[in-house]
Amino acid sequence: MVQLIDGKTISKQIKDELKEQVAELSAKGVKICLAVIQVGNDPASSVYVGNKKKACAYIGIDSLSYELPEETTEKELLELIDKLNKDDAVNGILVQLPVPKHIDEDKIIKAISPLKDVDGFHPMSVGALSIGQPGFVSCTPAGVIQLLKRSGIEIAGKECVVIGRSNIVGKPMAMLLLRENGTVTICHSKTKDLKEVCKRADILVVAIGRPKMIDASYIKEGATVIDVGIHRDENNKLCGDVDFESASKVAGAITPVPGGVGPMTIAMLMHNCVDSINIK
Ligand SMILES: Nc1nc(=O)c2c([nH]1)NC[C@@H]1CN(c3ccc(C(=O)N[C@@H](CCC(=O)O)C(=O)O)cc3)C=[N+]21
Repeated sequence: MVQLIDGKTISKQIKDELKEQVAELSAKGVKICLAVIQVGNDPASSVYVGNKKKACAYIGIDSLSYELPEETTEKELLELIDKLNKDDAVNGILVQLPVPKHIDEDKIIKAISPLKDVDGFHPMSVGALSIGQPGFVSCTPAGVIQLLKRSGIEIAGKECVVIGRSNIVGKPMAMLLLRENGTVTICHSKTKDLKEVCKRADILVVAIGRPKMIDASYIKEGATVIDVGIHRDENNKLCGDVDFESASKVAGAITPVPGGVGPMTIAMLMHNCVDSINIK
């Protein structure tokens, strides 16, 4: 039988651990505050931002919420970030992505102080990760590592294949698996024989952004399959980049969507907020 990797339960565990840590800090007079900025009102973004604020409330982290109109200029957003960078009461700053097209996303990411970059998207955070120095780690890949560790799946020495090379998932994912001593291959749209490469994997992390693309034919018997994708299918049901029905027939362990990687992203954001008091 395939092992279901339960992100909902594991994320709850992590949030409960953090809640205890926050209570201890609070008893010492240390408060943690996350500023969440959303520009425009994309409904999916509103759901995610709402979930982040709920997680803060559960753990005991203060959250400041900035809901800015779609027409907000890049300059105005940069000014708000600058103000929050300088505000000693704010530990973490998150600008929900995507931002409207008239705002340069890279500029925004760079404007957030690396000391408050709880998303781990700043070039300084990404660089620190790749050379093994302390810094914030991108939440989704960090969540995948926690899923593996807390499900008893060993990484060291394993063939790890990551499909997707985005700056916020694929690349940091590969760096983290490498840090855990996995043997790492990154695949992308130009990869030849994708299927053959995937079939070598003991651990296959799928972050392509295409609904149900990876079926059993890409998976080695007994492999661990982690699905980072999130989409709505033709029946408006949530699904991932992996065809779960098919893949779960050959995989040894697999994450569902929903209830897999998604909740872990939020748990690791909370982890980064708590960690922010150590990053200087
Ligand atoms: N600055 C920034 N940081 C982010 O971390 C960030 C972002 N922008 N923009 C959008 C993506 C997406 N993302 C998710 C978070 C939680 C779930 C999640 O909780 N998913 C649930 C289902 C939620 C639902 O019902 O739709 C699950 O998979 O079980 C999914 C996706 C964070 N992102």
